Amino acid sequence: MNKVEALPGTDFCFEHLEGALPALMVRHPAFTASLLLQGGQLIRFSPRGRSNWLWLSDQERFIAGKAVRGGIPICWPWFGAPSRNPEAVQRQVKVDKAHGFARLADWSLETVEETPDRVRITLMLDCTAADGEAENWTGRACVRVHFGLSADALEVTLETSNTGAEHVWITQALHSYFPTPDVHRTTIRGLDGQPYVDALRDWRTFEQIGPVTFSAETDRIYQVTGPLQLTTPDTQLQLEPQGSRSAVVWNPWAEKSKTLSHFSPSAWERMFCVETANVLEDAVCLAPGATHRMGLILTES
Ligand SMILES: O=P(O)(O)OC[C@H]1O[C@H](O)[C@H](O)[C@@H](O)[C@@H]1O
Repeated sequence: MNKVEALPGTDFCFEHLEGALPALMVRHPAFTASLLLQGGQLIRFSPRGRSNWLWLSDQERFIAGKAVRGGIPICWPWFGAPSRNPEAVQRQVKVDKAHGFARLADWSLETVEETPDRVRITLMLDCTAADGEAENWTGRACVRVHFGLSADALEVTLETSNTGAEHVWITQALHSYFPTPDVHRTTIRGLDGQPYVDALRDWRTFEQIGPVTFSAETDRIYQVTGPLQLTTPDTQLQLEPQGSRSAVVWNPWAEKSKTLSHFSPSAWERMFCVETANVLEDAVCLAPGATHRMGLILTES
């Protein structure tokens, strides 16, 4: 499919980015968006007159089979190192790779729906037969990602259906990268008083006091109960999680940056991640036939 039917004023087309990855480009009167079929990864959402709400590495070359640094990578059906997952999740994982296999898989475009104000796009990855994934994972599931794009909101929902005969356990994240002109002057509000596990301090639990700020490498899993306000020197976004009680806050800072793929040595100063997740005790158990939805709504505030 090279062309999707569109209302007047809107254009959907497939383009091959630099390293040959196919992307669905959406040019709507109210916004533009770019969505990679590899990983079901949204890499650009710009309401009209605004820059990209998502950070994307200027070192990215869009190579098939390589994780793309920026936008919203989908970590599924496990998050992080398998060994850091609950036992029930670990039992299904057969490889020692971080963040699952969905971010490198080729998702298929299932539907595109358009109204004058809104575009809704659904991509699907079917691991029911699991032929391709049997070497990675023992689960049987179908996962869809729904994107709702409009002039003033970005909605992303990750929907997992257990299509097998056994229970399926997953951890997952919408690993959102955000831009900032200066990470030192960037704050996350909405986590005051919340417990967090610090992956850089022996995975011990601490309590957040006040807004989250960045002054060193940061890799924390917060318990979340409501919306978060992401404030940079030039934007304020509200991130409302749905079906998620955990959020990962990450910035690699200078040293770790040197070990990252597709990441310039100073990029850590201009990005931060707030990942809408189900991890640790917030892992999801799906009985046969059950469906779980986790998502986010991003608006300017
Ligand atoms: O380099 P990646 O595999 O994309 O992972 C990037 C980061 O993802 C999450 O934020 C994890 O909590 C970090 O520990 C990890 O470094």
